[in-house]
Amino acid sequence: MTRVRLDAATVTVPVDGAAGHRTRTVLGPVDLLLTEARVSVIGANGSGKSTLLRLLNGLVAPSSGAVSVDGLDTVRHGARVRRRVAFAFTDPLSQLVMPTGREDVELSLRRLHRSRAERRLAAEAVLERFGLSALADQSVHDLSGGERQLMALAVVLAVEPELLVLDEPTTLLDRRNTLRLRALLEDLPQSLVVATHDLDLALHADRTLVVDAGRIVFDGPPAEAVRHYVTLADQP
Ligand SMILES: Nc1ncnc2c1ncn2[C@@H]1O[C@H](COP(=O)(O)OP(=O)(O)OP(=O)(O)O)[C@@H](O)[C@H]1O
Repeated sequence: MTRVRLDAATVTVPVDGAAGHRTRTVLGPVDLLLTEARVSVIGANGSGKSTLLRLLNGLVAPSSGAVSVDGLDTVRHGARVRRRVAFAFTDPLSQLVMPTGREDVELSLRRLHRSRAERRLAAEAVLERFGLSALADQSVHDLSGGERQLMALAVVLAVEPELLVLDEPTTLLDRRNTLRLRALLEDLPQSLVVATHDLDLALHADRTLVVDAGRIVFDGPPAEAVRHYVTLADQP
């Protein structure tokens, strides 16, 4: 399993319009060691979940402290970390860069398969696994939101990363596709970190982190974490 480590990792951002160089801490400091196969992250809007996730593959660099994946520092070894850690954005159009899903999946398979024929076969297998073959040659802009979200996940999963970081993967999915995605994630051999507002999905984990105002306020069994979050969220 992948070993993710955060040492006093803090993320600060500039405060807009402020005179001088004022900053706001949006996450941390966070100390964390993740070795479980399935980790879910829950918390209110703006609590810092995406920021935490983005630290894991170096999309965001810690302003202080350090983050490493299997001993590789996400800043110093960014490219190597990103080959291990795939990131799926909430907005699928941040992921889909080619005109069609098939081209996107083939593009992401370029490093794994040198030959075009192999790439085509591998892409078709991935698309079939997601039930997306029939939509693969349609413009990604003509897909429904949910279809696009599934397509973006297919693109990310195609390369079989060691750690998969998913930022709210079910926001656009209907119940059927949510259940399908959940089953698919359960069967994956890779380690998974998922931020979600879908508390059922959050329960399908070995460990759950609750983030509140940039801090991890609970870290433990999913059912307890969900209870903790619900209590927090219900407070006036
Ligand atoms: N680059 C940035 N510049 C300014 N503010 C930022 C930046 N990145 C994050 N923030 C702020 O940090 C806070 C945490 O954002 P983050 O996206 O991590 O929240 P979240 O828990 O994922 O929220 P949501 O559930 O709404 O997606 C927010 O207040 C956000 O506006």
